[in-house]
Amino acid sequence: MGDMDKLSTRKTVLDARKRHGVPKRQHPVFLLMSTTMEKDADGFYNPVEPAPETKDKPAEEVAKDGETKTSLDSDLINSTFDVNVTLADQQGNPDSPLYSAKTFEELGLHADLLKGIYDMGFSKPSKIQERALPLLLSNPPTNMIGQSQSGTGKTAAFVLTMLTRVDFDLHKPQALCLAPSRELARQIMSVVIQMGKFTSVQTEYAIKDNLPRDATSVTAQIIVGTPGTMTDLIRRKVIDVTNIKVFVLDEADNMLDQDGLGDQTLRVKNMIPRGIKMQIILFSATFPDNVRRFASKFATDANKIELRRNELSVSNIRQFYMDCRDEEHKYDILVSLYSLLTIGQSIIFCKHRHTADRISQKMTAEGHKVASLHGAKDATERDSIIDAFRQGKDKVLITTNVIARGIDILQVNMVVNYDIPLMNERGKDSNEPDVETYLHRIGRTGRFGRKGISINFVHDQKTWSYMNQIEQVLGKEIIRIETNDLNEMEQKMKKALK
Ligand SMILES: Nc1ncnc2c1ncn2[C@@H]1O[C@H](COP(=O)(O)OP(=O)(O)OP(=O)(O)O)[C@@H](O)[C@H]1O
Repeated sequence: MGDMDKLSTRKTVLDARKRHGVPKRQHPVFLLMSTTMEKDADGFYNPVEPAPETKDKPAEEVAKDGETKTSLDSDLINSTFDVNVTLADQQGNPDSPLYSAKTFEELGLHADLLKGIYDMGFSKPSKIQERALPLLLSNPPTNMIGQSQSGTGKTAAFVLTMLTRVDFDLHKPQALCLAPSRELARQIMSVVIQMGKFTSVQTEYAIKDNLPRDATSVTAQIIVGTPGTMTDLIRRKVIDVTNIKVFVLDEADNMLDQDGLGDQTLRVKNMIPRGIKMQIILFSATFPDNVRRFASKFATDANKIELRRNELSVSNIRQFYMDCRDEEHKYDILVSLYSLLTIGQSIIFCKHRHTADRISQKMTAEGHKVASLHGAKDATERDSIIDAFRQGKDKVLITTNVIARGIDILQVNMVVNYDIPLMNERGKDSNEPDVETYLHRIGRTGRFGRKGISINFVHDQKTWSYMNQIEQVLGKEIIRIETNDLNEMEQKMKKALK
């Protein structure tokens, strides 16, 4: 497709979007749980009697993110380019998802947890924290399905709930938290440890190769892990689940996806005795409609905090695309971007593990310093790669969807979609772009209001149309950057990061 054709297709799409607008999401319907339960085909326990009452609570909605800009100096960046990392102070802007009218004190948290929060440098809750925490901490405990944009502080909301609910004098597992990758489980654990620093909480991992093989029983109160290993440890009675009070799914839409981790997650839930009253907490930046239905069955009678479709992406992430000639040209462009990729830190997302390895080997051979991470590497190697990247020892990480979700590294100011994510890569029977994965990928930058940029590589009509579909769904313009004008490219990017 020629450039002019593309431009006109693009204009038509933009005009169409403007004409039709973006549909609003319907308010959810809530069912009260009955006491007599029966297992259904999906593996859920449902009321045998018709639900006694249907209530229609309006969904809480998190307002659109704002545009307030505050630049702070940062020593994270050591660059030949004149670009600052801009740390957000959007917490004063009522339109921002980081804004809150309340203080942490008003949210009813224990003094030891307040100390932990302030020790982490948080001064005010974000919007999701302000809204979710009073609901999460109220008694009797109520389930929660919570949605808020990437990088807006969902982790603190569920970690504080786990730390509030567990009894530190009881040396038994009381809170289970599941995440889709070992990298994310390790990150969540570091938040539990930091926030619980002034408590006597004990923690344990349920991730591959982390427990001694002969471990008999875990005495820690909070267990964080991935569903396969969690299932294994519960089955082997290493983890006793008879005292569980809180069950958290981070990246819940992914954890409940029936073409993905859904079965394993459900298995964990069904291993917890039914008589036990536990609070189920589901958080994610995305909840596609088909998963939402499943989520409401998984976490019955939940309080819900939802976003509208046009609120899903944060505007501090500027989205670009580059029109490459073919696959080989994509590689050349990536290499030509290297100096920009290392202004801060960057994550390059590819479709296949072998592409990630191939690019990283080729770039390394050409004298660039890059690392690659994917699920085929063993546990120890994965840990050391992500740790080195977190510490800033590596500045460019080439990877797959394995770290598309949740990973929080503040210095990442650029994300490249070397390949646009597609639904069929997630086991779906569909040749459509995967908008959820796209949102999570670009959300690895622009954390908590910082500036970030994402660049999509398109190289043929198909990839071009995938990108257009994503643009339409999200209602945010993806801006073209010339591939043959390095100067313009630099200017545009530097401007976006300022
Ligand atoms: N109240 C706060 N004040 C300052 N920083 C905060 C606050 N809450 C969270 N943060 C920081 O914001 C960053 C993003 O938070 P977090 O990782 O919980 O986002 P998230 O909403 O879970 O994102 P994702 O959807 O990508 O998983 C973290 O570095 C975290 O320490």
